[in-house]
Amino acid sequence: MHKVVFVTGNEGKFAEVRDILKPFGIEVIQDKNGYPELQEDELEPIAAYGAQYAANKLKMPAMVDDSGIFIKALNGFPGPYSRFVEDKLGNSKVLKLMEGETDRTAYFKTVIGYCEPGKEPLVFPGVVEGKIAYEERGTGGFGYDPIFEYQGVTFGELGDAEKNKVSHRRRAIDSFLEWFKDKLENPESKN
Ligand SMILES: O=c1nc[nH]c2c1ncn2[C@H]1C[C@H](O)[C@@H](COP(=O)(O)OP(=O)(O)OP(=O)(O)O)O1
Ligand SMILES: [Mg+2]
Repeated sequence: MHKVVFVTGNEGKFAEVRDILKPFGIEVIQDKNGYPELQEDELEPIAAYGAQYAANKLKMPAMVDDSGIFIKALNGFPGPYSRFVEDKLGNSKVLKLMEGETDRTAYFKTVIGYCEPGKEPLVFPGVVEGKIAYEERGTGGFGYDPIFEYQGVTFGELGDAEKNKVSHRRRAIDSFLEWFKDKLENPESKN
């Protein structure tokens, strides 16, 4: 059984990553001590910096997940500021910003950052495209899930297992796994 430390304070993210990696024989251990989150326009540098910081602090391989929802009619807002906007506005006020907007196109993106002590960080992005609903629907998931529609159903209406089959986070973890499995099979090869 391989173990990976996942630095996050978000229980929803932790549960999803744990469930996605379990069938691959990877046990995920949550570290809630956080990491400095850079203010950047993109998620990649935030995840890279966080993973490198955590790996060097913990002196073991570390994973982080930086995510956001990017709404086309709002020029990609809130994007990397999704946490702040969830805290300050919440889904109902985001829906207010979207009043009168007929283009509901949006995407969720996760960037998994992974780093080993003394090494360069790696980033693994995953995206799922969907639409901003006209009202909150469903009580599953967390965060923006009730307002994000994927093929007509919100992530809040999908069960956890169904969300984990198609989500941005699933796609990012799949990309991480492609690299990680190769590394397990060829332990001598560098990064
Ligand atoms: O699958 C998702 N479904 C719905 N909402 C989501 C999802 N994934 C992230 N989100 C929300 C949570 C937070 O408001 C923001 C990401 O902010 P982000 O800094 O990456 O996460 P966070 O502060 O909650 O946890 P932490 O930094 O400790 O990992 O987007
Ligand atoms: Mg955060």
